[in-house]
Amino acid sequence: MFLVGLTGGIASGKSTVSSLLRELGCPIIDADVVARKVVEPHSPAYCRIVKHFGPEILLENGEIDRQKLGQLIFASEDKRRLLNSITHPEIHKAMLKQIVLFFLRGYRYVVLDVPLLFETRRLTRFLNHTVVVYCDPATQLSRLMNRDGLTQEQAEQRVAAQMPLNEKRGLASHVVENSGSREDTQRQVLRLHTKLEDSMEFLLARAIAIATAAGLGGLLLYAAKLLAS
Ligand SMILES: CC(C)(COP(=O)(O)OP(=O)(O)OC[C@H]1O[C@@H](n2cnc3c(N)ncnc32)[C@H](O)[C@@H]1O)[C@@H](O)C(=O)NCCC(=O)NCCS
Ligand SMILES: Nc1ncnc2c1ncn2[C@@H]1O[C@H](COP(=O)(O)OP(=O)(O)OP(=O)(O)O)[C@@H](O)[C@H]1O
Repeated sequence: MFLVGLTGGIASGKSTVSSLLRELGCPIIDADVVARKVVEPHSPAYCRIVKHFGPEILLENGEIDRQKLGQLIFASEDKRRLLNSITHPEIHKAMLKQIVLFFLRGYRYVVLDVPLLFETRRLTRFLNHTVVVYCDPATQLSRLMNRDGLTQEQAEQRVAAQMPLNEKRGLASHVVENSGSREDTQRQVLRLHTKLEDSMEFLLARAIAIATAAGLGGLLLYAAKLLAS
C-alpha cells in the first residue's frame, strides 16, 4: 500500500477535493475529523486541554467549545503550540490505526487529508505523493470569511497561523489549482485519480512486505532448528 498526503491552506479547498476523491472511491482519512474525535469528553487529550486552558473552555454539555478554543489559539502562537503538543500525538496515533485497517482490508493506497502536513513534518517521510490544493490569497481569504463568518482581520490571523500556501505549493509533487470554478477543480481531480489508480507503487510496497515476511519466517525457522538441535 502507498500513502498520499493531501494538504493546503485553511479554506483552500482540501475538503472539496477529498470529497471528490471519496466519490470516486478513494479511501480517505481526514485529520480534522480525527482531531474532533480525539478531544471527545474524558479522552486523555480532552483532560489535558481542560487542565491547561481551564474549565471555561467547555460548553454547558461538557464538550470543548471549539469556537472559543479557535479564537484563543489563532491569536497566540504559544497557545497554538500548547494545543498542538496535546492533540497532534493523539491524532497521529489514531490515523496510524486507520491506515493499518485500510491496509488489512487490501486497499492499494490511502489519502491522508492533513491541513498541517508540511508544518508538522511527522508524516511526510512515509508519503509517496503529496498533493497541495492551492488557491490565490484573495480567493482564499474571501472563501474563509464567507464560510466561517469571520472579519478580514480574523481570517488573516488564521491564514498567518500556517505555512504560506505558496511555499506548500513548492513542496508538493502534485498541485490542484482551486482558484477557479468547481468544474475546473473536478477535472483536475479526475486526472489525479487516474494517476493514482495507474500507479504501480503498491506492487513495490507489496514486494517489500512479502520479502520482509519471508525473511522473518526464514529467521524463525532457523532459530527453531537451532533450538531443536
Ligand atoms: C482550533 C480548533 C479547536 C478549531 O476547531 P474548528 O471546529 O473551528 O475548526 P476545524 O477543526 O474544522 O479546523 C479548520 C481548519 O483550521 C486550521 N487549523 C486547525 N488547527 C490548526 C492549528 N493548530 N494551526 C493552524 N491551523 C489550524 C486547519 O486548516 C483546519 O482545516 C481545532 O481546529 C483544533 O482542535 N485544532 C488543533 C488540532 C489540529 O491541529 N487540527 C488540524 C488537523 S492536524
Ligand atoms: N472552486 C470553488 N469555487 C467556489 N467555492 C469553493 C471552491 N472550492 C471550495 N469552495 C468553498 O470554499 C470554502 C472552503 O473550502 P473547503 O471547506 O473545501 O476548504 P478546506 O481547505 O477543507 O478548509 P479547512 O482548512 O478550513 O478545513 C467552502 O465554503 C467551499 O464550499
